[in-house]
Formats: sequence, C-alpha cells, structure tokens
Amino acid sequence: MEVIKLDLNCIKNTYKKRPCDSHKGTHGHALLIAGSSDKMGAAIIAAKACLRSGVGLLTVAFSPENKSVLFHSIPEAMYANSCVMNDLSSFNAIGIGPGIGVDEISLQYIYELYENKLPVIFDADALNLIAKYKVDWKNFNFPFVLTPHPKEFDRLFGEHDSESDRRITAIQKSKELNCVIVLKGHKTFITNGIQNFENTTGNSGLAKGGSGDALTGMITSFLAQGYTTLEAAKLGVYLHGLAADITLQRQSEESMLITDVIENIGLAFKHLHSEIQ
Ligand SMILES: NC(=O)C1=CN([C@@H]2O[C@H](COP(=O)(O)OP(=O)(O)OC[C@H]3O[C@@H](n4cnc5c(N)ncnc54)[C@H](O)[C@@H]3O)[C@@H](O)[C@H]2O)[C@@H](O)CC1
Ligand SMILES: Nc1ncnc2c1ncn2[C@@H]1O[C@H](COP(=O)(O)OP(=O)(O)O)[C@@H](O)[C@H]1O
Ligand SMILES: [Mg+2]
Repeated sequence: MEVIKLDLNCIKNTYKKRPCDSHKGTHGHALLIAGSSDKMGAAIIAAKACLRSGVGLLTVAFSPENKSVLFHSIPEAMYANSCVMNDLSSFNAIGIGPGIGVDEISLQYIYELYENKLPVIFDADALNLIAKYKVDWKNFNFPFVLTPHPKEFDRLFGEHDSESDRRITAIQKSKELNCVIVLKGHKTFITNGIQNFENTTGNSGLAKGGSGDALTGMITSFLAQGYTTLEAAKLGVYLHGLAADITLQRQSEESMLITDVIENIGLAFKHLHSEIQ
C-alpha cells in the first residue's frame, strides 16, 4: 500500500490563494447540521472552525430552543430550522453530525439528503445514525467524505483488530462507495481508494472532546469554497493539526483547548502563505 506523507509540500499544491477582489459569494455558503440541547458545544466548535477556514457564509441548523446560544457565541453565523432541508439551492456544501444524537428526528436529516447533489461531510452521530439504522449507501448520489474515529469506523464497517486492518478496509470502502474516508487518529489516514495519505501534523493536545467537531467545520468550509472532497479532506486535516502544533507555543498538550486551536487556524494559514510566496 503506497501512502503519501501529507506534509507542507503536498498541501502547497492543493491550496488555492484567495483572490484579492473576491466577495462573500465567491467563497461559498456552508450548511452545518450540528448540536442538540445537551451538545450545543459541538455546533459552536464546528461553526467557529468553519468560519475561521475561509467560508463566505455559514448557516447552522438545529433545534430552535438553542438559537440564542449560537447568536451569542458566533454572531457571524446564521440560523436555520429543519425546514432548511426543503430547499438547499442556496448552499454549496453540507456538514452533518457533530452532537446531533442518534434518534429518529436526526435520522430525517440523512433521509432528506438523498435527492441532494451538494458535497457532504458525515461525522460523529451522522456516522452513528448510518450504522444504527443501516442506511443504504446507494442513496448517496453526491460527493461525500466520511470522518470516523476508530470506534465510529468499526460501527460502520465491522470490528477491526488493528489500525492497519482499518486502513485496508478504508481503501476498499472508499473505492466501493466512491467517497473519501478520513480515518482519524494520531496519524490520520485519508483515502479515496486510489491515493492514500498519512498526516504529519497534530499532537496529543487534540485528544480531547470537540477536536473532531472542529475538523468537520474546517472540511465543510473547504468543500463550500469549491475544493474537491479529497482536497478539502487533505487541507482540513493538515491545517487542523498544524493549528494544534502552533498552539503548543503558548499551551501544553494538557492545557490546550480546541478553542485555542481554532484561534490559531489563522496562524496555520499564515504559515502556508509564507511558504507559497
Ligand atoms: N462539546 C460537545 O458538545 C461535544 C460533543 N461531542 C459529540 O458527542 C457525540 C459522541 O461522540 P464521541 O466520539 O465522544 O463518542 P463515541 O462513543 O462515538 O466514541 C468515543 C470513544 O471512541 C474511542 N476512540 C476515539 N478515538 C480513538 C482513537 N484514535 N483510537 C482508539 N479509540 C478511539 C474511545 O474509546 C472513546 O472513548 C458526537 O456527536 C460528538 O460530535 C464530542 O465531540 C465531545 C464534545
Ligand atoms: N494523539 C493525537 N495526535 C494527533 N491528533 C490527534 C490525537 N488525538 C486525537 N487527534 C485528532 O483529534 C480529532 C479527534 O476527533 P474525534 O475523536 O472525532 O473528537 P470529538 O468527537 O470529541 O470532537 C481527530 O482529528 C484526531 O486525528
Ligand atoms: Mg467526533
């Protein structure tokens, strides 16, 4: 199995510089379906990371009783209720899963994606819903990315004894389902069934609740900006890890919060810019 190192050189060829005469419409409108009454943090984290990664507009969909939490935490984001699924024409990409829970109300969101043509990233409870209700992959006729951690991966594709076995299954499944799989961990593995990448950034400061929710926001942002599923996954994973490595300048692995990492996404971009010029 050939595995390409996901390093600065690799990312330099993926990243597209932001045109100086762009406007918010140029950079896409992302829809994040995330959060629930006891997991609003997941939505806020994903939304902040999405906005910090360059998207033009962001709408977050969840239950209406938590609307004010979003406006207080991130005034830049817009809110939508579940009716948003009736007309997705104003969006460029969808991220679904962090903190949504695995009940039948959340499952409706997955069903409502069937007719959609936009690229979608499925994470966390969206993956758990697909596994729990045995959702048929044949209904996914749009480009998509799956971002499981090892436990979610096994819920989807069966128990595995080792990380190397999971990587073999990830390659097979991404080919079969025509999608990109991001198998998260210390050295996150990305595959589209043809090319495989292993990330070189990130540290154990990310081994905390919410880190994956931020990654979902970042990949959603890159998809909305027009990057392909493979490009968006590579950029998101690399910059998420790089922002965490930059965070070590002021925090330790123990003290680091995902909020600190999100604040350093800007420095991660700046590092990339300085290497490109
Ligand atoms: N502030 C919030 O609102 C938060 C909400 N979250 C949401 O909570 C829901 C449950 O997600 P969880 O992932 O916590 O629960 P899960 O039960 O899906 O998975 C957690 C377990 O997975 C295993 N695991 C994870 N990464 C692993 C690795 N690299 N190697 C080996 N084992 C590994 C560990 O046993 C870990 O305890 C999701 O919807 C998630 O988005 C979490 O992200 C935590 C923060
Ligand atoms: N030891 C580590 N080294 C590098 N990256 C890590 C490490 N532990 C976790 N991560 C990263 O943090 C994120 C954790 O995602 P996830 O388990 O979904 O978290 P959550 O659901 O709590 O938000 C992944 O991107 C993973 O690669
Ligand atoms: Mg997660």
